[in-house]
Amino acid sequence: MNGTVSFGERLHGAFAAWGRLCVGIDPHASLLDRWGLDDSAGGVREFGLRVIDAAAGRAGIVKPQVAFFERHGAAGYLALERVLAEARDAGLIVIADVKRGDIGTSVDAYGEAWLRPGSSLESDAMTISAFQGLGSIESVMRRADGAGKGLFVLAATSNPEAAAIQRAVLQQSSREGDTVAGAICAGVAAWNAAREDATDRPMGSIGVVLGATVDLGSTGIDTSADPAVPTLPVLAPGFGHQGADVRDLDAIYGSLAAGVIVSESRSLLGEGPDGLAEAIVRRVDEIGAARV
Ligand SMILES: O=C(O)c1cc(=O)[nH]c(=O)n1[C@@H]1O[C@H](COP(=O)(O)O)[C@@H](O)[C@H]1O
Repeated sequence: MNGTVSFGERLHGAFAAWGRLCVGIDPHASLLDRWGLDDSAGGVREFGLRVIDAAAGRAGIVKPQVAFFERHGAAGYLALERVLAEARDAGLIVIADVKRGDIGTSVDAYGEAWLRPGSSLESDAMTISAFQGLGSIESVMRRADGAGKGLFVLAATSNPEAAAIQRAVLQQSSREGDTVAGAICAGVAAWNAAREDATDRPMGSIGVVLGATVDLGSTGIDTSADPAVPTLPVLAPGFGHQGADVRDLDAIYGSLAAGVIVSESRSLLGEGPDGLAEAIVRRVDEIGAARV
């Protein structure tokens, strides 16, 4: 690691300091309207900056949903660059929700865009798709480890349409018989475990996305198995607006609970600019109280 603090260590520190809430930055058109902002590049920038103001010092992690900025083309990207930089300057861990995936050489260029120190889009971690094979994202996993960055690999996503593909069973693989979701989780945990000093690390730097709305057992993910070493980070959308309740966190994630990041967007953002800070504090407390 050349002395670089790993993403997993930083995430672990953020959990200890701020709890495990991740505040989504999702400037939906309806929310912009409600916040009194234009649906324009200027509007999404202002929205993002206000969320950062409310989150800084109250939560440790934010997740800008890049799609809502991308709607405004190049100007939207400029707005996003400012939001990413301000969030990182405020000491927040920034997960760019980009969900990129492709053949290895192309996906590595995505990694360069979002994870290279000094890039105008530099973030602390990004969401990524391995549905072209875990091998297709290997160079980005290596890039993330080398730069103190993180990844969240889609495994069992919160949307109901995903179930058929993500529960499909692998053939012609060393993980033959595993589901797609199960193989991704196992592959990512194995990657973290194979890093140098892995057993001394509190948390891995490569994580998975497991929606809180999903019955994980039916996806082939064993939530009663011994916890991975190091702890597997789990980005967990689906709480709040999509229906899952943070009080059920341990019941949903079982032995994976230690790595869970509770990610909520509309349920918090819907409180409006004046109520957001208070809503964040309340949710951080609720999550803390829910954990055993
Ligand atoms: O990667 C994600 O964050 C993600 C994965 C997933 O399985 N489901 C999911 O909803 N998300 C994202 O999480 C956010 C959920 O927003 P709310 O439903 O408003 O809390 C959106 O930005 C989604 O794009």
